[in-house]
Amino acid sequence: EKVEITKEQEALMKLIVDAYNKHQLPQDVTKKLLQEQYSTEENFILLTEIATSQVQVLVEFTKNIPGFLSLDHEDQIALLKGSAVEAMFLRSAQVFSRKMPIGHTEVLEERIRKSGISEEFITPLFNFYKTVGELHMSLEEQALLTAVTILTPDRPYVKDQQTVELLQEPMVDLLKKLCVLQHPQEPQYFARLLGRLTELRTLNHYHAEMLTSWRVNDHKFTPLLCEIWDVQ
Ligand SMILES: CC(C)c1onc(-c2c(Cl)cccc2Cl)c1COc1ccc2cc(-c3cccc(C(=O)O)c3)sc2c1
Repeated sequence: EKVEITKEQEALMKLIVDAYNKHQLPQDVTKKLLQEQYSTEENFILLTEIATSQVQVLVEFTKNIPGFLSLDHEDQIALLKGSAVEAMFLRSAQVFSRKMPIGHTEVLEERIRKSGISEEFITPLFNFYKTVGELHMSLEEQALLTAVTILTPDRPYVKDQQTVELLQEPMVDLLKKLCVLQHPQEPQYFARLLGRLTELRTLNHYHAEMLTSWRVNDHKFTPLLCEIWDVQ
C-alpha cells in the first residue's frame, strides 16, 4: 500500500531538520582541521576542541527535539551522556560520506589516525565510517537518526524509559517512512540504517577503551568532555 507522510509527521520532520541545520560546528573550528600542525599532540588537541564544540551543538539540537525539555531533568542528562559518543560518531561519519568542500575528509582521517588512538580501535572506527558513507544518507535521515539515537530509552540511569520510548517512536516511524520514500529501490535500507545503530553500541565500548588509553598517556580533556564522559 502507498506509504504517506502525514501532516503532523511533516511538521515533526521540519522541526528536526531545521534544528539539525541550525546547530552546526562553527566554521572557525572546522577550518582548523586544515591549518594546525600534524603532530600527534596537535591532532589530539584539535579533535578535543572539535568534540567539545560538537557536544555544545548536540545539546542545542537535543533541546529542539519535541518533548525532550518536558522529560525529567535527570533523564535529560542521562540521555545526553548516554548518546553523546554515538551522536558524534554519526556526525563525524557524515564528513566522510559527503565530499567535504575543501578536502576535510582526508585531513580528518589523517588527524584521527594520528591522535594516539591504537590500531585496534582505528579499524572498527573507519569501518563504521565506510559503511555509513555507503548509505549516502539524506540530511533528513541524518537528522532523524541522530534524534532516534539521543532518544534511546535503555541508556544507563534513565528512570522513565516509558516516556522516552513515547518520544522516540514517532521519530522511528517517520524515519521508516522516509527510507521507503527516499530509497524505493532498496526495501532493506531502513534495516541497514538500524544496523548502524547496533554498530554504534559496539563503538561505545571501543571509545571507552580509547579514553582510558589517552588518559594513561596523560592526555587532558576539557571540563565539558570530562563531565559528559565521566572522566577525571
Ligand atoms: C576528545 C577527542 C580527542 C575525541 O575523543 N573521541 C573522539 C571521537 C572520535 Cl576520534 C571519533 C568518533 C567519535 C568521537 Cl567522540 C574525539 C573526536 O570527536 C569528534 C567528534 C565530532 C566531530 C565532528 C567533526 C567534524 C569535522 C569536520 C566537519 C564537521 C561538520 O559537521 O561539518 C564535523 S570531527 C569530530 C571529532
